[in-house]
Order: sequence, then structure tokens, then C-alpha cells
Amino acid sequence: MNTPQTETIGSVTRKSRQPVIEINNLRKGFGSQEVLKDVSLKLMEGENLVVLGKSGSGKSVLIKLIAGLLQPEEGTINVLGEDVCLLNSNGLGELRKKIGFLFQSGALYDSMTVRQNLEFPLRRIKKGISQEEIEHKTAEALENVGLSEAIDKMPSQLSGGMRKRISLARTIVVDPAILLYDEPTTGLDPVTSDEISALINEVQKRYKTSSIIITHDIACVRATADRIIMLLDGAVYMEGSLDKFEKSTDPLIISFFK
Ligand SMILES: Nc1ncnc2c1ncn2[C@@H]1O[C@H](COP(=O)(O)OP(=O)(O)OP(=O)(O)O)[C@@H](O)[C@H]1O
Repeated sequence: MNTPQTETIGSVTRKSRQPVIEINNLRKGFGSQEVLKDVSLKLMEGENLVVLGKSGSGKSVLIKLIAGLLQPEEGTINVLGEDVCLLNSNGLGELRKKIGFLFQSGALYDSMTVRQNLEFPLRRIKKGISQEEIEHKTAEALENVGLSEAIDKMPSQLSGGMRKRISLARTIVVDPAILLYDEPTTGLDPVTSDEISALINEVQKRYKTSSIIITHDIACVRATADRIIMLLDGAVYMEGSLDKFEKSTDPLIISFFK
């Protein structure tokens, strides 16, 4: 009889880990422009997968395809056991409740306090949730991003780094299974960027999420990546551990990691 192997990926130690996202032979273009020609990848449970690629290589398009915001021309996208391309709008809506997005802008609702910014998605996604539970989850999410004291502030009263933290709190407050980060540290100073990278790891541990992180920030890659995928010319150019990328002698990889 085979003994199940135990392995640790990110924060999750399991006898056998499952893919939470599985993409096969994805093709997507706009008009005559081919952006993704043939992309296949997996995101494993509990893993932080970093996607690298030159500007315009289709990283954001990839995230939008995963979320069902764009339709591919060819290929399959399976997220948490659902074939995204076959879901109707209700099915997509349900699936998106399990996916958290942290976009570059991290847009908060400027006319709402931090508390209201967190309570809004909770009420929308967790139908029937009690007021007590809302308050508990809001306080917990703010504590986890180290900003409990900001609960009654307006977004305009916060620094860029604080806004990013609150955006992350708003994303995690609804317990997503998957987090999609699009350039989470862009526009932040190096110290604040490092804090956000550390927070990405904290969130992974506490909330047991699986994440795709798109970033050009190599410090963020070094801090967060369990595995890396480099896109080039619409396909996966290289895939592997941080160590593999750091030791690569390929000029393109070196140009990213120098
Ligand atoms: N809705 C759209 N309609 C037409 N073209 C689009 C659309 N979305 C993206 N594109 C094009 O697809 C290409 C890839 O865009 P994408 O935003 O995915 O790049 P990226 O790798 O995320 O770049 P960056 O690192 O600069 O953010 C770009 O040439 C972009 O202009």
C-alpha cells in the first residue's frame, strides 16, 4: 500500500494538495493582437504563485479571464472545480464571492468610513450575517492588517500604504479561497512595499488562501513566491522555484532579477 506523501506549500501542509485553479491551452487576443497564445498553469491549494512578464504580456488579462470578466477564444479555465467558461452570470457571481481581488488602485469607497468599506462587501456576500458577526469580522480583518485604530477614519485621511492595507482587509473580510493580486506594491516606497509583501504572507497563513500575485517588484517576488511563472510572447516561458529563477543564466530572467 502506498503511504500518502505529506508536503508543505505556503501555509498548507496536506497529504495531497489539489489545484484550485487549472488553466489549459488558453488563447486570448483583441482584434489582430494575440495576447495569450497558449497558456497552461495550475495554482495549488495554499500556494503563492507569482506571475512575471514584461509590460503588455497579458498578466492582467490572465486575471480577468480567471475571474470570468473576459472570455477566452480557446482553452479551459477551472476555478474551485467550476469551468468558468460554462458558468452563467449567476454561477459567475457565486464563484466571484470566493475570489478576492486586490488591484493596483486598491480603490476604496471614498465617501465611506473604513468600517463601512469593510461592512459593505460582508453584507453583500454573506447574506443573513448577524450584526455581531459583521462587527467581529471587521475588527478581525483590521487587526490582521495592523490597522484597528483606523476603523472610523475616511480613506482620504489614510496614507497610500494604509489604503492598500485597508483594501486588503476589505478583500479578506469575506474569507475568499483565492486571492488575485495585481501589482500590490506598485506606487509604494520600498519600506511600505516590504510591509505589504509581509502582509500577503500573513494573510496566506491566517486565512489559508491560495494566491496569484502579479508584480514587477522583485523584492515582493522574493518575499512571497512559492513558485514563479514567467510569461513571454503569449506563453509560459519559464516556471519554477524562486531559487531556479535566481540561479538562471537566461538574459531575460537575469534582467528581471538583477
Ligand atoms: N479590453 C481590452 N481590449 C483591447 N485590448 C486589451 C484589453 N485588455 C488588454 N488589452 C491589451 O492586451 C495587452 C496585455 O494587457 P495586460 O494589461 O494584460 O498587460 P500586463 O502584462 O498586465 O501589463 P502591465 O505589466 O503593464 O500591467 C495589452 O496590449 C493591452 O493593450
